[in-house]
Amino acid sequence: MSRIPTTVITGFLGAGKTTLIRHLLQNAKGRRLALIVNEFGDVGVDGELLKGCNDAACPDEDVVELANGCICCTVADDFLPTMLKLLDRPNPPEHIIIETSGLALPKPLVKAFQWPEIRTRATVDGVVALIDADAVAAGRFATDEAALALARAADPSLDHDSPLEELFEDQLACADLVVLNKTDLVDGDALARIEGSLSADTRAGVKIVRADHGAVDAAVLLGLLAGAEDDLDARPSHHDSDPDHDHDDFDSFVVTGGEIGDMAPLEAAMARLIAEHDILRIKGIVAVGGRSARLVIQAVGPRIQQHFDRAWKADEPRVSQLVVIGQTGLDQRAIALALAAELGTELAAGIA
Ligand SMILES: Nc1nc2c(ncn2[C@@H]2O[C@H](COP(=O)(O)OP(=O)(O)OP(=O)(O)O)[C@@H](O)[C@H]2O)c(=O)[nH]1
Repeated sequence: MSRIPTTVITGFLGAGKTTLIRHLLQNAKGRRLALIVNEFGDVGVDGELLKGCNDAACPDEDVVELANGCICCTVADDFLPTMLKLLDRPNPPEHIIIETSGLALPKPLVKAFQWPEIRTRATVDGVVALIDADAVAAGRFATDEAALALARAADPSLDHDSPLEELFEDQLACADLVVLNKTDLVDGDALARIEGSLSADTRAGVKIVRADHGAVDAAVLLGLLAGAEDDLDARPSHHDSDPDHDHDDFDSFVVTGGEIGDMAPLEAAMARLIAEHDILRIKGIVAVGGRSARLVIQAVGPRIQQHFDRAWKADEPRVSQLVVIGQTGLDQRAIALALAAELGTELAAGIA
C-alpha cells in the first residue's frame, strides 16, 4: 500500500502559514488535499479562515482543527486519532497538509510518523518552514541579551535562551524547505542578508525560496520525498534532552464582544496596546454594524491588517472575537480591558 505524503508547515506566529496554505488550495489543480490545522489559543481562527474561503478546493470537511493545545504537546491525544480518521476515510486524501501552531516544535510531530499505526500508511513528504522576512529584518527573533540577563537574574533556574530564538532555530533545523515570506516588505539587500543568516541554522542542501503572500508553486512545496520521520537524528532540537517541553513561555487569551460601529477606534486601540505591551500576535473576526461580511483582523508585530471575508450566515451569532498572544508576563488584564471596551463588552471571567 502506498503511503500518503504529508507536508508539515511550520513557522513562527504570523509568518504567513494560513496564507500560503490558502494559495496552495486555490492552486491544487484537482489534487485532493486534507488539512489539519492547529493553533495556540482556544479559538480556531485559522480553521475558520480556511473554511471561509468558500472555495470548492477547500470543503469544510477536509479542514480538521486540533484545538486542544499546541500540536507538539498533544501528539498522542489529538493528532494521532485525527490522522487515523483521515487515513481511514473511504476516499482518503491524496496529500495531507498540517499547519502547526506558530509556537510548535516540528520535531515531536514528525516523530509521531514513526508510530506503528501511522508509519505504514503515511510519510512526511517534507517540513516547510516559513520565515517572516519583515520580522527577521526588524530583529524580532534576535536575543535581547540585556533582557535575557535580567530574566536570568530574576529567575536563576531559567535554563534556556530566548524562547523566540529557540523556536526559530528549531523550526529551521527541522526544515526540508525554507520559504522566506513577506518579501514585499523588505528590500533586496536585506533579503540577501537574511538568506545568508538563515543558512547557518538550516541543514546542508536545504533550499530557501522567496515568496510574497505565500505564493509558492505546489510543485515546489509538495513532492519533496523527504521521509523526514526516518531522518530525525539529522534534525537537532533545543528540546532533544527535554521531552517535557511546554509552552510556559507564552500566554494567550481571547476577548469576546458584540458588533462594533467602526473599525478605526479598535485599530487605534490595538496599535497603542501593541506599542505599550509585548504582544506578538492579535487575530480574530469582528462583526461590523451594517456589514454583511465578517471583518478579519490580523496583527503581526506592529503591522495591523484587515479585510472582509465571507458573509455571516443567517444562523450565526454576530460575535466579535480577538485572540491575543504574547510572551508570559503580558499584562492580560490591561490589554483585555482595553479591547473589551472597544468591543462594547465587560471583561470576561478568567482573564487574570
Ligand atoms: N505584506 C505581507 N503580508 C503577508 C504576507 N503573507 C502573509 N501576510 C499577512 O500576515 C498576516 C498573518 O498571516 P497568516 O497567514 O495568518 O500567518 P500564520 O503564520 O498562519 O499565523 P499564525 O497561525 O497566527 O501563526 C496576515 O495579515 C497576512 O495577510 C506577505 O507576503 N506580505
